[in-house]
Amino acid sequence: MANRNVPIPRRQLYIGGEWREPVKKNRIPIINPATEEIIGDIPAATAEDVDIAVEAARKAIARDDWGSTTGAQRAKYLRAIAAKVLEKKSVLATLESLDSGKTLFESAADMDDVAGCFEYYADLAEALDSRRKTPVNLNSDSFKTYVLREPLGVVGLITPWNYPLLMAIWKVAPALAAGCAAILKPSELASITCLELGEICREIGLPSGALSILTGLGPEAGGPLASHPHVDKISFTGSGPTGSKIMTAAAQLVKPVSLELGGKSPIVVFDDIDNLDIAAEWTLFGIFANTGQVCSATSRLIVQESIASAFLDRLLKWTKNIKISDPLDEDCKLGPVVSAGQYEKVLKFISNAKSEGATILYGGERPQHLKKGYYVQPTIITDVNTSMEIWKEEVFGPVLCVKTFKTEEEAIELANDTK
Ligand SMILES: NC(=O)c1ccc[n+]([C@@H]2O[C@H](COP(=O)([O-])OP(=O)(O)OC[C@H]3O[C@@H](n4cnc5c(N)ncnc54)[C@H](O)[C@@H]3O)[C@@H](O)[C@H]2O)c1
Ligand SMILES: NCCCC=O
Ligand code: NA
Repeated sequence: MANRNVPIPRRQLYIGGEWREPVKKNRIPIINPATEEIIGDIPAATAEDVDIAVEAARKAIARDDWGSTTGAQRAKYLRAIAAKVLEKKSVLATLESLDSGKTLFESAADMDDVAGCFEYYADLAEALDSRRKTPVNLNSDSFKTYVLREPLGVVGLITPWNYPLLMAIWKVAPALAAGCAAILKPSELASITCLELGEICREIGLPSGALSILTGLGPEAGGPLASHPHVDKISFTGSGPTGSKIMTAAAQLVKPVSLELGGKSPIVVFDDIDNLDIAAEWTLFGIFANTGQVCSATSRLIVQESIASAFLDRLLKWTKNIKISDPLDEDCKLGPVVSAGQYEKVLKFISNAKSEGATILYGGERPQHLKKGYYVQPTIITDVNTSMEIWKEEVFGPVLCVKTFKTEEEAIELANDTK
């Protein structure tokens, strides 16, 4: 049974190895999407704080205790962080669920993944040492030639709310393994566990400035990070429109960017399937896990015409049995979406689909038994055509749209019909 009373730590920005109040002293409320209640607040960084964090990061790479470390030395820090995450797993998972609405089961799995990711990059950091100076044979006695592998410098990491800590450490762990100094800007909708990562770094004695954590709003904290002249690279995960803004800001300085953006992925079910139940299970997992808030969610089901009716019957039977409840309930299978804004957005997609002539086969509304919280029923939409918004746009919620096909060629064409 989860402890619903886990206290929400009141943190400041984590800069240069210590907690630091934002220059403008502003804070942003933390909202629990299951109850709509304010459960705490996070510091709101602005350009002034970004400047301080960048300076701390530049100092870190110039200092021996970070800038001159070997991969093996950095691996020790990564492994210490992994161990702390596992030690605090239960509290971290609860905080993640309270903040984002993920089921406790999924949050706990995320924490295992977080620890595993730090271990994975610890291995790579150790392996880096022997590859650091790789000789290149030029068939010349006059020159000795090497490939030197060096950290890029200061990297800005801007991340989304759907896997708050996991998406952040997919960037933090490789950056630290490589010997960069990183500045993380998590999503303002779910930042608690990222701030707790700051506390873990403090506890294990990560050299100051190797990682700073700036919570805050996108344009106010993420914007100045993306356009900062002394940030050498930006790595971003989030929506396409924000990715485009970040790429534009970085382009002004010819700064490299990595962008991991949204999706509208297909799942294709052919009539030669052995076991319809297993296909149904994967289809539901693909769209309803994490309440559909997954970049790789299989939000378009493309099913062969001859089995469509039997397959939809199976999906319906199972969908009706999905337990929708507070994410901290032990057997909860579907929690709320992350925020009021996301809730409105998902319901609008559903009503637009209806207006465009699609059929809401199941769901489409707030579950009757839950009066509070940003809950949306698991929803299946049929009679969809390829010009409809619901076919083309990422909903990022528990909404599956369905089309049928006759031939394999047609299935492939439909599957690839996505930007
Ligand atoms: N490809 C992947 O691996 C992956 C993984 C998870 C989520 N996603 C995508 O993320 C999206 C959902 O996440 P989201 O709603 O948090 O995305 P978002 O684009 O709204 O926000 C992502 C981050 O960007 C920041 N941001 C917003 N405006 C900014 C600006 N002008 N300058 C700098 N930073 C800014 C936000 O504060 C947040 O930290 C979905 O589209 C989803 O598919 C992709
Ligand atoms: N399992 C993590 C998937 C990341 C995309 O949203
Ligand atoms: Na929240």
